[in-house]
Order: sequence, then C-alpha cells, then structure tokens
Amino acid sequence: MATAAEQQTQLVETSKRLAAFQAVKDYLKPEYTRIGIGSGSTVVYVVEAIAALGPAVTSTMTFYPTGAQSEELIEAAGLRLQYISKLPADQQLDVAFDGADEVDDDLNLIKGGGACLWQEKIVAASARQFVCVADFRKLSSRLGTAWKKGIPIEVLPMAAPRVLGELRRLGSLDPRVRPGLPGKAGACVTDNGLWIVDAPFPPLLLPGDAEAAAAPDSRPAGTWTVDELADRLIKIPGVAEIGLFYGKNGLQVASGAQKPVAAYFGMADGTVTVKTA
Ligand SMILES: O=C[C@H](O)[C@H](O)[C@H](O)COP(=O)(O)O
Repeated sequence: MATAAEQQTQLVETSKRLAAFQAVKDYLKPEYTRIGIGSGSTVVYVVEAIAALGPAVTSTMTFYPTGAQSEELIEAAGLRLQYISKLPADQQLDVAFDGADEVDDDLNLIKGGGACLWQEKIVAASARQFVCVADFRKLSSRLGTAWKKGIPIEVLPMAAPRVLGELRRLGSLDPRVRPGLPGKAGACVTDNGLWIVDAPFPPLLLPGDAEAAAAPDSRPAGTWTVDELADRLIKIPGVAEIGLFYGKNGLQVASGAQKPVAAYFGMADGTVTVKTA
C-alpha cells in the first residue's frame, strides 16, 4: 500500500508525463530539424515522448542540450546530439522544450531550481518557439507565490558576498548561496563552474496590478514587477544570468525573447492545461 507521500509523487510524475506527451504532440512537427532540450525531471518525459516517435520521425532531427543532464538524455535515447555553439548565428532552432519551477499569468518563468538556467536561456532564446512543460504545482498567478525558495541567480563565486549584499538592498529576504548535495561540502557548482544564489522576494507584480502603478521606491521593500526586478538583477556585477525568463511578449524572435509561446501543465485530475502567449 503506497503512502500518501508516494501517491503524491506518483501523481506529480504522471502529470509531468501527460504534459510532456501533449506538448510534443502539439509542437514537434515531423519537418523540424533542430530541437532544443532543456533540463530537469520533466524534460525526461519530453525526451521519452520524442523517442517514442521512432527513427522514422527523429532520424532527420538534431537535438541541442542545455547542459550535462540533457546531453546524457539525448544520447541515451539514441537521438542525434549537437551543441548550441555550432548553431550558425543566422539560424534558429525550430522549437525548444523545457521545464520551469513556476509560471505566472503572463508566462514569465522562474527556472534554475536544479541549477540549470544560463544555457537554458541561451537555447530558449535561440528557438523560434519555446515551449514550457510542467506539472500542476508550477501553475501560479504571480512568481514567488508557490516557489518560495527564491529566484535562482548564477554568480561568479568571488562576487557572491557582494551579490548577496546587493540582493538584500533590493529587498530580498535572506538570499543565500545554494549548498551542494547533502554530504558534499561547499556550494552547488553549475555546469558552467559558477555558483547559484537563491534570492526570495515577495510575489512579483505584473504590469496590470494595482500596486505596480506606484513608483518602485514608494512600495513595500522588495516589491517589484517581474521586468523591474529582472532588469536590476542582471545588472549586478558578478551576476552571470538570472533564473527569471521574462519579456514583453511571447514571440520567439531573433531578438532573444525568453518567454514560452505555450506552457503545458499536467493536472492532478489527469487533464492538461495549456496557457498560450
Ligand atoms: O534548473 C533546472 C531547470 O530550470 C528546470 O527546468 C526546472 O528546475 C524545472 O525542473 P523540474 O522539471 O525537475 O521540476
């Protein structure tokens, strides 16, 4: 007899798989040749769904990873691997699939809960269409509502103390350098050899929110719209990239938009909810 915790885990995994298979069905066209594959536990099901299409569909496709985990996933599934560094500057991926830690009403994302965000952002911004795949726990109206661990920020280790100070000044509540795996001394090290700082903020406003009409300085400390905060964080010296995927529209164009054109959520009742830009 499964415990309640085991049943919840099973429900979440089933939901991720449902979302992944639906997203692949809707967005992976047989004529596509370049596909981005993101990181995390949900993307495992994306690769499963793609591999299930068989070589008749996938043999003409090349898959671009966002880090060591997705590189292994692509290879283990027998799919053709190529690096984003080999993508000519004047070309784009046809589509990129990736997970998220939280998705708001405007399809802004928090990513990096598994310490992957920089390469993910590059791959997402290299795609004509970026599709987010998640489970019901990630569906939220405002970022920072369900995901309380903070915004993941990839930093140069020598700059970490200064970055933490800047984050406190911006109103982050107890930002911290993420520790490594239990039993491993030291900080969590990313695929890029950098550290992750997790910076909790109050839920991030969207432009239409009443509080957003007031000037940032006149709001309670740490109360920002997604765009305002992202623009501040990325300018802190020592910050390499931030786990906010945001922007003013959902269209993936050569300008490097980061928001998905669609987000798929596997729901607890066995359905899939789709939010589009
Ligand atoms: O750092 C990890 C990535 O941003 C993941 O895509 C994100 O954390 C979601 O991961 P999961 O699908 O495991 O919840």
